[in-house]
Amino acid sequence: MTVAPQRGPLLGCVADDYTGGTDVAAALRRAGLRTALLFGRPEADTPPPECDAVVVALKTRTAPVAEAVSASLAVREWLAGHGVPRVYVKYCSTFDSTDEGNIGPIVDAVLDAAGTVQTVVCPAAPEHGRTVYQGHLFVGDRLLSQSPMRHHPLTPMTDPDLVAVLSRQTPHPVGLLPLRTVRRGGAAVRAALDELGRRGVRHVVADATCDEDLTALAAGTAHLPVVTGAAGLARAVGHLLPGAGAVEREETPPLSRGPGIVLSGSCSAATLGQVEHARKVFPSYRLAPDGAPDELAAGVRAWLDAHAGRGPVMVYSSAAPGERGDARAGEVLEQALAEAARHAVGLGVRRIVVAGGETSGAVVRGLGIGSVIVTGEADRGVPWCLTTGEPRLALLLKSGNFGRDDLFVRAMEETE
Ligand SMILES: Nc1ncnc2c1ncn2[C@@H]1O[C@H](COP(=O)(O)OP(=O)(O)O)[C@@H](O)[C@H]1O
Ligand SMILES: O=C(O)[C@@H](O)C(=O)COP(=O)(O)O
Repeated sequence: MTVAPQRGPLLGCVADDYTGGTDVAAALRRAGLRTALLFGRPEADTPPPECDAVVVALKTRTAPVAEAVSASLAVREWLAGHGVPRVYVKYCSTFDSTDEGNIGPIVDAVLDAAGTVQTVVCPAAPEHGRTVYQGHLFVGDRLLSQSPMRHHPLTPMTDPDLVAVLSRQTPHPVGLLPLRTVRRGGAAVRAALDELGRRGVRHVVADATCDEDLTALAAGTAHLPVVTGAAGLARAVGHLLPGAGAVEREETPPLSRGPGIVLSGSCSAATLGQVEHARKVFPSYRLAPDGAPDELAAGVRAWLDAHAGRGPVMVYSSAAPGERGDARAGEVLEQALAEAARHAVGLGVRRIVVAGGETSGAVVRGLGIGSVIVTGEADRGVPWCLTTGEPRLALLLKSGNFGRDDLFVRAMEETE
């Protein structure tokens, strides 16, 4: 009898937040790859799960630069140590970052560690309305700087020019690969990258306004050991990998049933609509942005004791710009939502929807979840995940700006 040789993942992805991790894992799964999603950096000697692509979600988007770099490097080293040949650095499709980083410093460190000198930078995700043209990032028909992202509580994005934004985050040259070159296909992309490389350009911001552009970019960057972008380019890269298509033939396990909760700390425009919609349907509890940590935790526990475990419930701190607390409030609210999650699970809750990347990081860490199986998407970029440890939980980690208005209500119904 011949035994098929075990093949490790061909692509390793390091995502800078937890919803970014679920988004990119969903994209790779849609490319037909068996995809594993891990939260937090794995132990050096833990081998990757058997899969075609492995995603490691970190909470580095707003961490201090040195911490973000060292966590990302540890993942790169883990991937290289286990023979994973290519790395995809996943950041937000709205390029969430500040002048200090963390996109530039993370990408620079990963390039150095991989011993390579050039990469492509493309946050385009056309299915979510994120497109890049002349190096400028658009959200729908608005420049990034005119979109609600200009009011983000942690990473307000006020400059849509990605070459300029990234140039403030790296000491290395940043250049542009214009759409007219991308439209000439993979070979032209490759030739242009080589020419930019000869001129010392390390970070190549690439235009892309549709999936075909991302396909050309994936083809023209297939020689690069490190590629960076959001889920859009990741899917195109995934489609070109050997294993693509396998997942269509795989059965995914059923989701856990049982009582559900929505935990929302995202202040993004889409989430605010979803919270408003769900508030009319579920019993809901609002966390005050100026509450003291102990009082917030005690208040939410008492409310959950009275309401959780029967029908779906929601706990939220999401608020429009004028109604929010300061940056310190964000940290406190994340912890209050993590405490709500722990308490709810103790009360028997088994289905958890979390809105917001930072918030998801706090909740997943609070619950001590290390890895999940990625299953079908409730909305584009928002897959249901099943925890691998006990108790088995169905988790839906939602990126702030993703999902239709009724997502929370539908998500609670879907697994009832
Ligand atoms: N009412 C509020 N006042 C101030 N900060 C808040 C409030 N509600 C949530 N936050 C914080 O804002 C941040 C939102 O980030 P995140 O969870 O990534 O979602 P999104 O990026 O979609 O807004 C979190 O740190 C969260 O705790
Ligand atoms: O790329 C994207 O837009 C998402 O995957 C993402 O990272 C969103 O982050 P949050 O809005 O903080 O959830």
